[in-house]
Amino acid sequence: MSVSIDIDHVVKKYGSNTVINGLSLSVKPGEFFTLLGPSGCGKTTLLRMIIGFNSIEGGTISVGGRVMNDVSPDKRNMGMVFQNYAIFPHMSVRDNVAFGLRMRNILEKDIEERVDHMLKVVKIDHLKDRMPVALSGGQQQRVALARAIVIRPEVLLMDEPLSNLDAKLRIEMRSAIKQIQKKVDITTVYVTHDQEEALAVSDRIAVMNGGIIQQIGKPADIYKRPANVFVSTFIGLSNLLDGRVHGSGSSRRVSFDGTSYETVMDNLSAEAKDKEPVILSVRPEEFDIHTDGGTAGIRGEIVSSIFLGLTTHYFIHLENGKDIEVLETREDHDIIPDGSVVTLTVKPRFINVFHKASGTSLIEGEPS
Ligand SMILES: Nc1ncnc2c1ncn2[C@@H]1O[C@H](COP(=O)(O)OP(=O)(O)OP(=O)(O)O)[C@@H](O)[C@H]1O
Repeated sequence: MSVSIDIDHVVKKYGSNTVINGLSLSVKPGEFFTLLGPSGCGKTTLLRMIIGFNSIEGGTISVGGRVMNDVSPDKRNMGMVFQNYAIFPHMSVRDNVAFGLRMRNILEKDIEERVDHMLKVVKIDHLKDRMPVALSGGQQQRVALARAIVIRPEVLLMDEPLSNLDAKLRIEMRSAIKQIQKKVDITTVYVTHDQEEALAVSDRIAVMNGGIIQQIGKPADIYKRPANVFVSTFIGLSNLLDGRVHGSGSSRRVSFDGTSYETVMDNLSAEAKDKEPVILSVRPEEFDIHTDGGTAGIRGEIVSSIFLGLTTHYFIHLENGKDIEVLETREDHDIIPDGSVVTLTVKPRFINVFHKASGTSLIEGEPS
């Protein structure tokens, strides 16, 4: 039975410096939950509060309904995987994985069974007699993962576990980690500053900045409907353009400043008032490029392009003086030459609209 984690208005102070001030979130049983944010935003601090390496200056952290604030780390029944593997260099793979079980005085026969099973789960059973020095980074991280899970913790915590691996191995290991987590069904909190990694592994993501949660949601929902300008630019690429709301009620439109292009939006919140200045955010892959000269849209000139195989990445200078990036997939793979004058359109559902002053989203409803 997996458990939930409930973080309720927690406060973390280092001396007089408050780095987390009243943060709340809940992780569902069995969920793969990621804390994502730039360096220094408080991800590691929060993770260390969950496992008990950091004190808590306010609020509560509960696991399976039990308040953990004053429970020592060794009594919390949590496993942790660190960035630097932290496996014992003088012990074989098998002994590293068995370590936590021996500490718990489990029968040697049962230890052997559980270690063998766990090494199969993380797919390194053929390496059980090797010493860590003879393992690759990815293999060492599998040992660390096996060692964390073999004790059957209620909660698995991972702090940037892939950052010491090269790019190819990182991609391979992130799908391995996700598969293993689903197989063992342990509530997991994962810390990363890599947005692509977070999108790839998580059931849900909490995007943090400055100790504050900016948005919690499923990867696709956060990508499609960022809650504010910070999330929009931190996750994936976004073109931000100034714009304005026109009209009222159900017939509201947004226009792009310095262009004659406007589009009807049926999902604006009540706060999007007539003539309200806004920030419009459009993903590079959501613009459509037209070369026929007759389509109404935002005019621009292709400055340069990079052919990426599946897509072509265009740098476009718009009529309003802004520069944007557009990713386009053409069936015929014809690249539009530099210097071409094009018009751009975007389907209303792909436009995100943010309040100019606060940066918060003015879109209502679920992402489609
Ligand atoms: N032991 C400490 N004493 C004092 N301040 C600390 C301590 N640990 C972290 N901080 C501060 O708390 C803030 C959050 O740090 P934290 O390490 O949690 O961020 P992070 O999001 O995990 O960043 P990174 O990805 O760089 O590890 C930072 O401003 C950091 O300088």
